Amino acid sequence: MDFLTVHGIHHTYFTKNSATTALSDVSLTVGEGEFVSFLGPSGCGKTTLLSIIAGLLKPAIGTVALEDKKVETTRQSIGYMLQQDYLFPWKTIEENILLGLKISHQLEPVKIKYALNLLEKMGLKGVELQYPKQLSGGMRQRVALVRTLATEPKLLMLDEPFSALDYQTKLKLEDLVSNTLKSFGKTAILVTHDIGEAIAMSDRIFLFSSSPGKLHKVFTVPKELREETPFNARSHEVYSTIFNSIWKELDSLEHANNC
Ligand SMILES: Nc1ncnc2c1ncn2[C@@H]1O[C@H](COP(=O)(O)OP(=O)(O)OP(=O)(O)O)[C@@H](O)[C@H]1O
Repeated sequence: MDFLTVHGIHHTYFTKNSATTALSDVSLTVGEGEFVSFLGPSGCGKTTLLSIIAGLLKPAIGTVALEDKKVETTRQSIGYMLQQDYLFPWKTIEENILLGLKISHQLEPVKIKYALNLLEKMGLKGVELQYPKQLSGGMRQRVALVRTLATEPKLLMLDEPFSALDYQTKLKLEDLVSNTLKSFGKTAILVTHDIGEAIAMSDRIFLFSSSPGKLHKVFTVPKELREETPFNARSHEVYSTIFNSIWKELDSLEHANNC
């Protein structure tokens, strides 16, 4: 059984004067514990597909199932990490990380302990009573990840979570997020524009073409790279081979769009 099944998705946005087909006949599956990336030119429908998988947007045609159940019934099993951390500035770090549990009426001692342990695992012990403005951008993103993981979601959606960070922080956070998700055996989907990031973090990469958004090609990241941390994967000898293959494919897609 596949963990996530996306079947025959077609979606068109209608505005007053126009209709834009964002996705056409997209089908894919993701296995339990797998880390996949959605990569492709701007406007190829990555965010639309993420919203559909999350059950936030109903597709015109097609179905999404998580563990064989339609996503409308499984929304609570999905966690998000976004480009912005969306921490509440007037709440302490502890209040922020416990917010998801509070909203879902799960504020039990064992779950609180789990969240505080996660904070420690992320190297953030001691910041519990501080406020978001007292932390750096990288620390805030780590807090956002703790808040997401605290509710123990089955599927994580990572929508360009590192794109607002400086390069060094981004590399460090890629390692931390990857190690944490692997250690918990979490299934994750990363949306990114960064080919290197997709290769370094993923088991498989779904490459989309645009106008309308279609699944163009699926790349399986070589085992040698998957066994490395994202940082070390970038300097592995096979890294440049897969990077060049994806780069060429992306370049041909952009060329086809411009002709
Ligand atoms: N709410 C909306 N109303 C109308 N058109 C939309 C809407 N949201 C997205 N679109 C259009 O649908 C297409 C796919 O958009 P989407 O944001 O899913 O792509 P994307 O691959 O995530 O883009 P980017 O990489 O730039 O974030 C684009 O042509 C976009 O202009």
